[in-house]
Amino acid sequence: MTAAQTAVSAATVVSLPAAEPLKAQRDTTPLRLITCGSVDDGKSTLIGRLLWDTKAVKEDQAATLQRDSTGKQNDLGLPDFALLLDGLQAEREQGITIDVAYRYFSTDKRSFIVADTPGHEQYTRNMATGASTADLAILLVDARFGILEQTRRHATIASLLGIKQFVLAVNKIDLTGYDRAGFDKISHDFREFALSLGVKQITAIPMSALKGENVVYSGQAAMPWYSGPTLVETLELATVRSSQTVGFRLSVQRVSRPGESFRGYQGTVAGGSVKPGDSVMILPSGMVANVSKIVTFDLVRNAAVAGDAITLVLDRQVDVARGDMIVSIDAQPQVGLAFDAQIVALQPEGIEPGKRYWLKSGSRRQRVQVQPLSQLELKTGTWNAAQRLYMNAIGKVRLVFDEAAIFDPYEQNRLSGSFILIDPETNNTVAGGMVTGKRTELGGLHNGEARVILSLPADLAEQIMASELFASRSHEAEVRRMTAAEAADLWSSAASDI
Ligand SMILES: Nc1nc2c(ncn2[C@@H]2O[C@H](COP(=O)(O)OP(=O)(O)OP(=O)(O)O)[C@@H](O)[C@H]2O)c(=O)[nH]1
Repeated sequence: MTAAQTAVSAATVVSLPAAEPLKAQRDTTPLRLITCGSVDDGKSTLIGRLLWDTKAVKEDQAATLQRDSTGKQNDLGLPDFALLLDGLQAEREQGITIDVAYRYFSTDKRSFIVADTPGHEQYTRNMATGASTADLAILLVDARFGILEQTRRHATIASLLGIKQFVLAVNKIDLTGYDRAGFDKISHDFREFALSLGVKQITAIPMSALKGENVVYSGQAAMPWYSGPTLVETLELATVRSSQTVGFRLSVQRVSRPGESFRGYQGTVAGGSVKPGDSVMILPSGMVANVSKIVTFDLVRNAAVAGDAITLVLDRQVDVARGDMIVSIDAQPQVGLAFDAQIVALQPEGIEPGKRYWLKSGSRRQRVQVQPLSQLELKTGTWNAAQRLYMNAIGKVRLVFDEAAIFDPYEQNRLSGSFILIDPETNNTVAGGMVTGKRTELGGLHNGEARVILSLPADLAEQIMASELFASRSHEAEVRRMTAAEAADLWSSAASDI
């Protein structure tokens, strides 16, 4: 399970249709999408339409939909597709989408996972949760109103989170009489803005989610002037962003000591891969050891890759505590007392300069002082000097720690490069952020903490990346499946080995 999946507590899932044999050309890596837009732009209707037209809706759900829609049909007599997504009771009661929910659907060519994220400003946080694993963002706008400030905010956050492919869904085009000039203006405005963010892959599609035009089926009959792809055709051609990362990372969640002599370090691999015999370093202490075993619940493995929950056994006694990070020696994260980052402020009180917050990244939690440097002006795309960041502001900040902190730049590793800030007085999550990778101060490390930090030349990093890719191909990771009794035997022999 990925961090994003764990973070989303109230995920509601619509089941996949019955498995069909994979077609030869089918891409088996699911494409992860987020949808964002303002209230009532039609996100729920669009996702409902996608599920309906790709036949991801089971018969019983379809019958329920028909029944629930009775009496509240729209003018067209179509079922209310948004009802398909009302997995959460609160959503029904309040009539708004309040949490992130994941849906699954597929076509002959590919499968998709879509995070249904809310449009309200105060839910930017959920938007960020959904975006962090996404390959592509669908930004919805109402054809009657065009690009709003919130469209710009969502597009900016999505681009900060590393999403490089955008679909601008110009929805409710039926309500403008399929006005081509209106569509052209909205897509021109958006393209200019997205280019200023550095996003080059932008597909603008005029659509009616309600009537199913240009979603899965063509809208040619109503819009003969549009000859571009439908939404689903665009999604089928999009690229999945690589989750391969340079360097093994395990953020220690628990130290397991079932007996006097056995110690295992448990956590989920947050990057790279590891195998027995590998040399690893424990951070922040800088101690070095070799991996002797990788154990999971009922398996002993000869390798583990990002996403695997494992217990790592080392070949010698070293001091490892919860929150420490075990990393590969040849591709280490950055360790330092000050980092540059970009954050999104999530609470009305904003971010106060000089105030001390808790910073949580992986299982590590430490005190930090946040110095706001600048804030993004959404209308112009410029960064203006700022001393304080208010709710929903996107800002550049400097993080200053009392004790050494450990990060990868977000663009190299989304897990070890991201964090949240917690107000120690209220326990509220006040910001989500990404480390931009510049360690701003090398000095200031306490005596004895100074160590050489490897920063890899690009060609070496590429070589390591290539070997990681190779090693993480699943068919090469030989996995021995065992019975519980065998596992217990092995566990006790592992314990007696050290
Ligand atoms: N005419 C027309 N109406 C649409 C279209 N798409 C959605 N609607 C209507 O717009 C209203 C809002 O749609 P929703 O799908 O609930 O909007 P949402 O963006 O999910 O709204 P929240 O969940 O509150 O954020 C509903 O009444 C839909 O029937 C469309 O393409 N054309």
